[in-house]
Amino acid sequence: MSDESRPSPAGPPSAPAQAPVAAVIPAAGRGVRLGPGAPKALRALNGTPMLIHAVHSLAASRHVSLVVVVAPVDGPTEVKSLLDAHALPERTDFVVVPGGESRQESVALGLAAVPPEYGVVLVHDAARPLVPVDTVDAVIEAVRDGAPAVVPALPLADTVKEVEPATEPGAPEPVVATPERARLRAVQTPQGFDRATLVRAHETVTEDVTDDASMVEQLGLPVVTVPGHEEAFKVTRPLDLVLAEAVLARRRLNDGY
Ligand SMILES: Nc1ccn([C@@H]2O[C@H](COP(=O)(O)OP(=O)(O)OP(=O)(O)O)[C@@H](O)[C@H]2O)c(=O)n1
Ligand SMILES: C[C@](O)(CO)[C@H](O)COP(=O)(O)O
Repeated sequence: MSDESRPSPAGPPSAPAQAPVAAVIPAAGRGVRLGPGAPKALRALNGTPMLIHAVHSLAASRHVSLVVVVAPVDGPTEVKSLLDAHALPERTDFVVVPGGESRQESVALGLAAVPPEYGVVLVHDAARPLVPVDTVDAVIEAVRDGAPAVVPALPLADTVKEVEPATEPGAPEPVVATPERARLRAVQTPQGFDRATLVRAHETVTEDVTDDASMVEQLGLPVVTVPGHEEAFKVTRPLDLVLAEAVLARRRLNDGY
């Protein structure tokens, strides 16, 4: 039996083994935690906008044939010009749509621009510009192998405390619990999904969440991890820019990237 004609089991939906892959890149955030300046995705890393690094990282996978960039609401024209100005793989199609008020809304708007033939959809933060292609491919492989939702994840270095959040910034916060660190993971992007599962998650979950996989969890469907990568970190605060430029400098030394 060919992979394509694999029977659909009674369990959660799964993408056909050779399903085409689209990537949605939400890039419509302001980057408030990074400090004043242009929208975060448009700020430069080593002279190139963060978004362009992120697009290159996803399009580096030979499996990704469509990239949908979700631009700042007033920025689609600028983003289209940026994509035109940079050499990108010819085997990949690029679409730009305007974003929304929240990450969740921006992802939903990007997902709506993915044609139905794409059975696998990746969602990748523009703010994680340096994710290695091996991580992208590991996520794709796990979805094509039948997982409805896949997240790259890393063990934590710090011990984590659950607290009663303070009402004023800087006030002491009572510690409520110390979850067992060995069972915790920090999750990254790209998160990968069987397309129908992701569409259903966005249609069903209305509460504000911080990642797409948690919406699938709310549907009661399984979410699995694959190993994440240190270089897939999220550029959130100013020090992250320093780290990102250092990673790029090391890559230039090692392989001329
Ligand atoms: N309305 C929004 C908010 C966020 N994002 C995107 O979601 C990703 C992860 O969000 P985050 O790192 O929190 O970015 P910002 O929202 O820009 O950061 P901040 O919270 O510091 O403003 C980023 O690529 C960001 O551009 C988006 O597309 N639309
Ligand atoms: C999706 C995410 O990158 C997974 O770690 C993260 O939840 C995004 O959070 P943010 O606060 O919107 O950056």
